[in-house]
Order: sequence, then structure tokens, then C-alpha cells
Amino acid sequence: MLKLFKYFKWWYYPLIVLILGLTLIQVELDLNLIDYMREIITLVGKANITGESQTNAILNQGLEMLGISLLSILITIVVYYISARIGANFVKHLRKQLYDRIHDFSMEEINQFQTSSLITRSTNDITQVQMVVIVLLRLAFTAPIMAIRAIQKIVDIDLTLSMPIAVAIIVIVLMISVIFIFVTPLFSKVQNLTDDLNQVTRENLTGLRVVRAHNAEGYEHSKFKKVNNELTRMNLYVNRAMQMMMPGMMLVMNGVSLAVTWIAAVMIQEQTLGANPLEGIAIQSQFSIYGIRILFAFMTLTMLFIMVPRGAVSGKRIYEVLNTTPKIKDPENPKEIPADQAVEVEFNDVCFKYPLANECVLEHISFKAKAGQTVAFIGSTGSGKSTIINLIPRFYDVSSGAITLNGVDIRDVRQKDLLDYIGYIPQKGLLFSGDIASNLRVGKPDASEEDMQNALKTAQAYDFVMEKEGGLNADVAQGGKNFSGGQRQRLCIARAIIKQPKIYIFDDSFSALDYQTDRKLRAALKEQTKSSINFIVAQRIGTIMNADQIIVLDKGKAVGIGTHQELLANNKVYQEMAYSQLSKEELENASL
Ligand SMILES: Nc1ncnc2c1ncn2[C@@H]1O[C@H](COP(=O)(O)OP(=O)(O)OP(=O)(O)O)[C@@H](O)[C@H]1O
Repeated sequence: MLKLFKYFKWWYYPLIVLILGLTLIQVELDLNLIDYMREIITLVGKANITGESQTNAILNQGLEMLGISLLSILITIVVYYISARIGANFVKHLRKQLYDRIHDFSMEEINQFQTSSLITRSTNDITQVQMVVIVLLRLAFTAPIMAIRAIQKIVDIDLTLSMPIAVAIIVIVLMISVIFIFVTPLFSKVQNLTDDLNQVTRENLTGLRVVRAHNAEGYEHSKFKKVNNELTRMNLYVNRAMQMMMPGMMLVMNGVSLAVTWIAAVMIQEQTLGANPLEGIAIQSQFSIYGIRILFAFMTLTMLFIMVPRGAVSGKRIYEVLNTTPKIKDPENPKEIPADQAVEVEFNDVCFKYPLANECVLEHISFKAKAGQTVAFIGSTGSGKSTIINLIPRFYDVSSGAITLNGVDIRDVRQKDLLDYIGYIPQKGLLFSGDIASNLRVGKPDASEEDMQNALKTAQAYDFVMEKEGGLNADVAQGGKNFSGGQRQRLCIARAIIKQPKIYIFDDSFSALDYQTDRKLRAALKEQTKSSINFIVAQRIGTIMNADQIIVLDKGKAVGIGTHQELLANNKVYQEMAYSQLSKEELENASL
């Protein structure tokens, strides 16, 4: 939590000093009110002031008390306002830092934290920290200052009467310590269980259709119930322990009042408290209120002792994210990608192992792709096709070997420069909520309407977009849920085309298209991508048989590289796949 203070802005500090100053004044004002009360009771008993002059004196004291109270209220309002402002601004800043950091994360860090936990950290944990910062600013100064000043005052007035208050303080400190020891470790459990709840809910909602189709509501329900019950149980346990504090505190407070009254009564009887019995009663009242103030200050400290560790757990979870340096980052001395030559990508003896995995999923892959070429990857599921193309935009870095772009290792260039070269079309057509135009402009923010229409035409998406109400301005729901799988894929392809990149990466991006649209799209793309490299991952031989180079993957190894005809003639793995999909005739007359 303390480490998060480095994200405090400079202008918070003068405001915090202001809060401290105002708190000092407010404590003195509040304690003065108690002295005024004693004064009023004493005035009632003064023999030399009677009648109207006594009433006036009491009224004057009362008016002064009113003035002090109003000033104290004003200070409270100012302190609350400043602390709310600092708290809100601090978490806004923190949220931004967190967002930027998560944005820089590579897949490795995302997998390390898990998306659900990153969401909890960016929402629930941030709220906890905000609450703690605000409460700390409001009360962390008031409570100890009030306790110290009030203790000083009662000790000055009478030591014997201070004794019950001293005992009460010891009891309260013991209570706080017990709660602190037992409850604090549970806070991190509560936050981790919130992560779990978030994950189950997320999975359940995103997979709602699968759950319904499999009639698996019961199974999912029991998963949710388990984590929900666990979180509820933990929250109840924590809250019960904390709620026990309240009656305990009330007991101590009432006990103090009783003890002070009793001791004061004995002292008044023995004429050792005040000049006369009325002054004795005035001192006793003053003491009781001081006692309550002191204990109230300790109660507030208790609350802080409970809230701060909870906030600290959240602060630690946020700091973990902020303190994680993305493994994939820009080099210190980035090289420029030579732009005066035709694009060329080379894999040089590339091996790759997923973080935390034991074995390599890609082994010794080498090939060269030149401008205008289509390089296709084919292989059984899990053979490493997606993995290989994910290395090009550096979603992961190679474990050994190198990938070069125009002769420069892609790890030696700025990520932005590299990504400017790439148009990536993912396996799952993912669209953002908004409209079609805003989705296309992700590829090129300043794209004109004509650019968009051309891209849609190439991607065979023009007709269905124009049929939609609003055309380019037609609504897109979250994730593109109001489009079919094939439509989403085509819109994603259009989003990449509009960027006119030098490298296209199609990760099984034609899988949801019917054969006719697939053919038309590839023909249009061929025209559009004459000077680019097309990397295509596909399951269908028909999609890739016209590629300039087909790389056949088997368990992470390139077991064949060549054209369709070459592989068909001499590669067993390719032959098996090809003959299982198309007839001999179709295969031998490969054409678009
Ligand atoms: N994030 C990951 N962490 C660990 N292993 C992974 C990860 N992603 C994929 N793998 C493993 O890497 C191997 C290759 O996966 P990849 O997704 O590249 O296969 P693929 O050929 O594209 O399969 P498909 O055609 O089914 O999409 C698989 O064995 C898979 O289990």
C-alpha cells in the first residue's frame, strides 16, 4: 500500500498539510466546547452572579459554543471535500496507470494474472484503495490528535478520575490487537475469492449459449454457488469479528461513564473534587465527555486498523500489476526497419516454448517469405500454426533463433514500427461495440468513406453492410454479437485491408466463410496484396493450395515446405490431409 504513495501527485501534499492544520484547530475547538460546558454548570452554582446577569452570562457562553460548533462543522466540510478530491483524483490516476500497464502486457503477463483478476484489480481493488485513502485523510489525523490532546487535558485536571479511562484504553488496544491478528490475513482471501467469483461469472456469461445448449445450467450453477457461498462465508466471518467490536466498545464506554460518575461521587462526598459539589458535578460531566471523546478516537483508530489492512491487500494487488515489467518491450536503442526495399520476413531456426510449459511447441522452423508471396501453414490441430504466426507481431518472443523483417531482428525494432507493417486477422472475428465505421477506423483512424467502401468490397462485406440499416453507421454490439461468424470475419478482414499493411496475417480467418465467398475473397485479396506478404493459417486445403509456399506442421516441426503440387507429390502428412478433404481431381487441378 505504501508503495502506491509514489503515485501521489505533488499538489496532494500541501492539501494534506492543510488538512493537518485544520484538524489541529478543529480538535482544539471541540475540546473547548467541553470546557465551556463545565463553565456553564459552574456559573449556575456561583453565588455572586444571579438573576438576569447569570442568564446573560450563560447565554453568552452558549452563543460562543454555537459559534465554535459552526466553525468546527465548516472545518469538517472543508476536510471532507479536500479528502474526497484527493481520493478521487488519486484513484483516477492509479486507474490510468493500471490501464496503461495492462495494455503494455504481453500474453505472458495476461496469462500470469488472468483476465478476471485484472478486472477485479482494476475495479474492486481500486475502490477499496479509494475508500482507505479518503478515510485516512479524514480520520488518521483527527483520531490520534484528539486522543492525545484529550488525555493531556484529563491528566491535567485530575489523575484519579483519569484512571478508568486509562484502563479502558488498555482494554480497547487489546481488543484491536486480537481483531488485527485474526482478521487481517482473511482480507487477502476475500479479494482472491472475489477474483474467483468474477472468473466464474465471466465464464458463465460469455459461454451462456454453450451452457444452455448442453443443459449444463445445474453444473454451472453449482460452480457459482460454491464460490459464492465461500465468499459469503468469508465475508460473514470477517464482518462478524468486526461487529463484535461495536458492543465491546459500547460496553467499555458505558463502563467508563459509570466508573467516572462513581469515583466522582465519592470524591464530591469527600469534598476532594472542585470547590463545591456543583463544580464537582461540572468536573465529572467534563470528564465523562472527555472519556467518550478519547474512546471514540480509539474506536475510530480501530476502524482504521481494520480498513487499512483491507486496503493494503488491495493496494498490494494493484502494485503487483504496476510493478510487473512486460517481458516484451521496446529495445533501448531501436533499429529502423529498412523501408526502401520490398518486404521480407525470415524465420531463422526458430524454437518456441510457452512460458511455464516444459516442452517446445515449435522446433527449428526456418523459411523466408518475400513480397507478393502467400505463405500458408497447415497441420493437424495443436500442431503450432497459430503459435507460429503469433510470433510475428511479437505476441510472444521466440525462445531461440530469430525472426527478421527486412533483415532486422523484430526484437530490435520499436513495437509500433513493427505493428505498422502488420494487418492481423484473428481466429475469432472480434469487433468492438460502436458502429461499422468506428470498427474499420481501428485499422486506419483517418480512413475516408471511400477507403472503407473499398476495403469492404475486397473483404466481400460491402453488400451485407449496405443492406444493414445505416450502412457504415450500423450498430455493432459488444464483440460483434449482432453479426454472423462469417460476417464478423469479413469485417475483421476489411479492418486489416484498410490499413494496407505490408504483412497480412490470417489466422484461420476464412474458416467461417462458405467456399464461394472464400474463393471470391482470396481472388480480390490477391489483387490488393500484390506487394505484401500473406501469412495464412487454414484447415482447408482449398484455401491454401495456391499459396507460393505451404509449410506443413506436425507437432511443432516443419515436416514439409513447398508448393501444393510439390507437397502432394512427396509429403506424406500433406497427402493424408489433402486426400481426406478433396478428390484427386480437385487436388491435381489446383486453381482459385
Ligand atoms: N497459452 C498457451 N500456453 C501453453 N500452451 C499453449 C498455449 N497456447 C497454445 N498452447 C499449446 O501449443 C500447441 C500449439 O497450439 P496452437 O494454437 O498453435 O495450435 P494450432 O495448430 O493453431 O491448433 P488449431 O488448428 O486447433 O487452432 C498446442 O499443443 C497447445 O496446447
